[in-house]
Amino acid sequence: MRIVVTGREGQVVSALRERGPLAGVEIVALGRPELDLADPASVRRAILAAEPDAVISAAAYTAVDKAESEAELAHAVNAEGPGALAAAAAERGVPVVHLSTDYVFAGDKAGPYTEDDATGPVSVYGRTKLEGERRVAAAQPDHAILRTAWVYSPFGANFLKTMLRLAETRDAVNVVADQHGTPTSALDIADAAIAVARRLRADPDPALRGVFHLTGSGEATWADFAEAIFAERAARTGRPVAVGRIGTADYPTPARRPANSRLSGDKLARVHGIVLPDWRLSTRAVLDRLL
Ligand SMILES: NC(=O)C1=CN([C@@H]2O[C@H](COP(=O)(O)OP(=O)(O)OC[C@H]3O[C@@H](n4cnc5c(N)ncnc54)[C@H](OP(=O)(O)O)[C@@H]3O)[C@@H](O)[C@H]2O)C=CC1
Ligand SMILES: Cc1cn([C@H]2C[C@H](O)[C@@H](COP(=O)(O)OP(=O)(O)O[C@H]3O[C@@H](C)C(=O)[C@@H](O)[C@H]3O)O2)c(=O)[nH]c1=O
Ligand SMILES: [Mg+2]
Repeated sequence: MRIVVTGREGQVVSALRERGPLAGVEIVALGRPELDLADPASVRRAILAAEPDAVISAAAYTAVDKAESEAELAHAVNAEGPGALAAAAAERGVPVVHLSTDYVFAGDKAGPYTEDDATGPVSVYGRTKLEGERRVAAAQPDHAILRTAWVYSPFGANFLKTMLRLAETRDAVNVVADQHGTPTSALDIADAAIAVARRLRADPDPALRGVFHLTGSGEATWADFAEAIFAERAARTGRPVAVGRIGTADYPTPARRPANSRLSGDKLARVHGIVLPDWRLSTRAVLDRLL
């Protein structure tokens, strides 16, 4: 099976390039300039030329704070581009697995969000990703939208790598302790996305389609995540770094972020039989590679 993935150097596309061959699938990564999500004609052209059996839509405008002042570009890349991608997949008759985010939610719910909960993004990034979900679903019924969160990996830019960089020059870092969610390894996402793409390709059952939540098991705050990273680092280097647990109000950013980003994985477990490892285990696996 030949899976076309959007993007070249992003975390999830990089993880797919690594994990695809291990799962016996060919991964073809398509990015700029041939496939530019901000240029819908290039999207259709590139997808049809690549002759995929399935498409994984992994590329996005992911700079959450910058999106607040680049709403037009974020909308083109996160909403219009995926819509054009899904239309091209429909034209070719192949399924789309589209990655989305916890930031489609407002974050004011008490427990984990389910797929039936009302969305209510509080940032430009979240709004454009939600519109992307809608456009993918409208253009290609043969789809799975996988909402993930707090992605980290050995690849690209992410919070874990930022913490390792800060640890080189500091013995303490302040991190917000009142945003709750679950860190998710891009390598785990890649395995799950391949499994879902295979399943959609093989089985037309409508119950396999729609929106699914896909995060690591367990939960954390960003401060918990930082503490786990620094503990693993200290175990390997003997050099501790302290986390100052601060509130969101003490870390002002252009974009608002949900206070509760926890996503229930029950539907994905029930329908697709997929449960990701505990975030602490996958964090350790990524740090084993980086340190
Ligand atoms: N990062 C996170 O914490 C989270 C991410 N997600 C979602 O998961 C998916 C994967 O994210 P992740 O791998 O972390 O993203 P990254 O930020 O690591 O990578 C973004 C990718 O998008 C590509 N891209 C950006 N703009 C365009 C464009 N105009 N045309 C074509 N490609 C473009 C980049 O291309 P290039 O390789 O050329 O730079 C890159 O490959 C995204 O849909 C994201 O919204 C969901 C929750 C959390
Ligand atoms: C670097 C840093 C961040 N923070 C805070 C800011 C923020 O609330 C939180 C995480 O910061 P980041 O900028 O890494 O996270 P952010 O860019 O908001 O990450 C999000 O990216 C998009 C693409 C998603 O889809 C989300 O699921 C989520 O992963 O930690 C600190 O408190 N101290 C620090 O030193
Ligand atoms: Mg960021």
